[in-house]
Amino acid sequence: MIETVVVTGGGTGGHLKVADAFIEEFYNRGINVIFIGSSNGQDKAWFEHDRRLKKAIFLDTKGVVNKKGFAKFISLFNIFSKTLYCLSLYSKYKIKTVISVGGFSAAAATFASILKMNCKLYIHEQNSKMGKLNQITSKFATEIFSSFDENSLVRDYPVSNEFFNCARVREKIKTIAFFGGSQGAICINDFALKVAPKLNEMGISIIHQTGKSDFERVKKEYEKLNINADVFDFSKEIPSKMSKADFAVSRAGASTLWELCANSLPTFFIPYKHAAGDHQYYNAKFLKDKGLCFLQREDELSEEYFFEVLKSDIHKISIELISSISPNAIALIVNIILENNKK
Ligand SMILES: CC(=O)N[C@H]1[C@@H](OP(=O)(O)OP(=O)(O)OC[C@H]2O[C@@H](n3ccc(=O)[nH]c3=O)[C@H](O)[C@@H]2O)O[C@H](CO)[C@@H](O)[C@@H]1O
Repeated sequence: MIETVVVTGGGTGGHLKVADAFIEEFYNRGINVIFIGSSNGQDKAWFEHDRRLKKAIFLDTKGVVNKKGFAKFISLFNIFSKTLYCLSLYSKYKIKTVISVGGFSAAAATFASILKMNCKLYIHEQNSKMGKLNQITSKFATEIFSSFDENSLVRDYPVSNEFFNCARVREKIKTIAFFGGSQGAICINDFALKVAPKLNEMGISIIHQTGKSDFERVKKEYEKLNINADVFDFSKEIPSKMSKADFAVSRAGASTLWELCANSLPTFFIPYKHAAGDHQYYNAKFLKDKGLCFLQREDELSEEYFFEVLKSDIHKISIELISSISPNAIALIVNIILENNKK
């Protein structure tokens, strides 16, 4: 029987959402969880005061991928020393199971799981292209779970039940929601403001998540346009915002993408072009190849194409999205982990 497991990773909402799903599932099964993240990024905001956790540890770690020369050396040395710290923690709490959801926050805790005897590493890779850390550490993993990988034992993405519970089949576009991912997207904000007057003329209402940094500007622009849109920077009520919409325009971060599928909400994706390995484009392309979404790159973005898309058969796509994802992925993944650990 597992006593305490470690869940590690974070940096952005996409990773943290999956970490949260693991924490919830282990907590509900009476298994203790230690979360190891970074003091840089959004990890603290999500889990610092989380009462489901036995312990939440935030290490002062930063990404190494875009660093050069001495800065890279310092970052690597820092990860090395934090790895030693994690090793001592694993001995203290007799850790035999580490689950990594990726991102730079996961580096030290993941390396420690590889170095420790009798410790199993499990990876949840959210994206269609593997992140740098997972490329290195996946060779040592007992199991890798990914919705984009046909070899994964569980193909469904861990989406909260709320998105399934408020799903509905869309018929006609009366409301459009714009989603920029956990941090918002200026490109999507600007595009929304460009198309808003015509949507308004067409009698289509607007829901718009802007991200913190661009909220004031976008809100003022809607006021200038005299459009009464539901504008917010970040909300805990994304399921209800999605369920009110009949169509979405969104970045293609993995969590958001599968939440939109779970909600049966037809979407026009505009991927973040600087995502590692262009993974957001390939996340959306995975659905596009099945005829389940619309996709245009940021640099090719055209209002003309967007308004053409709005004339499509969204009813058909919405129905087909129902079978694109099933609930309970996290329970299945945790079952596999627990079964494995009996061996
Ligand atoms: C810029 C960047 O590198 N983004 C990456 C990041 O995306 P990002 O952090 O944007 O993550 P996702 O789009 O995958 O998920 C965002 C999560 O935040 C939630 N949410 C969002 C807005 C809001 O107001 N309230 C709210 O709760 C969403 O419902 C979702 O669960 O991690 C994803 C998963 O690894 C990657 O696919 C993305 O490429």
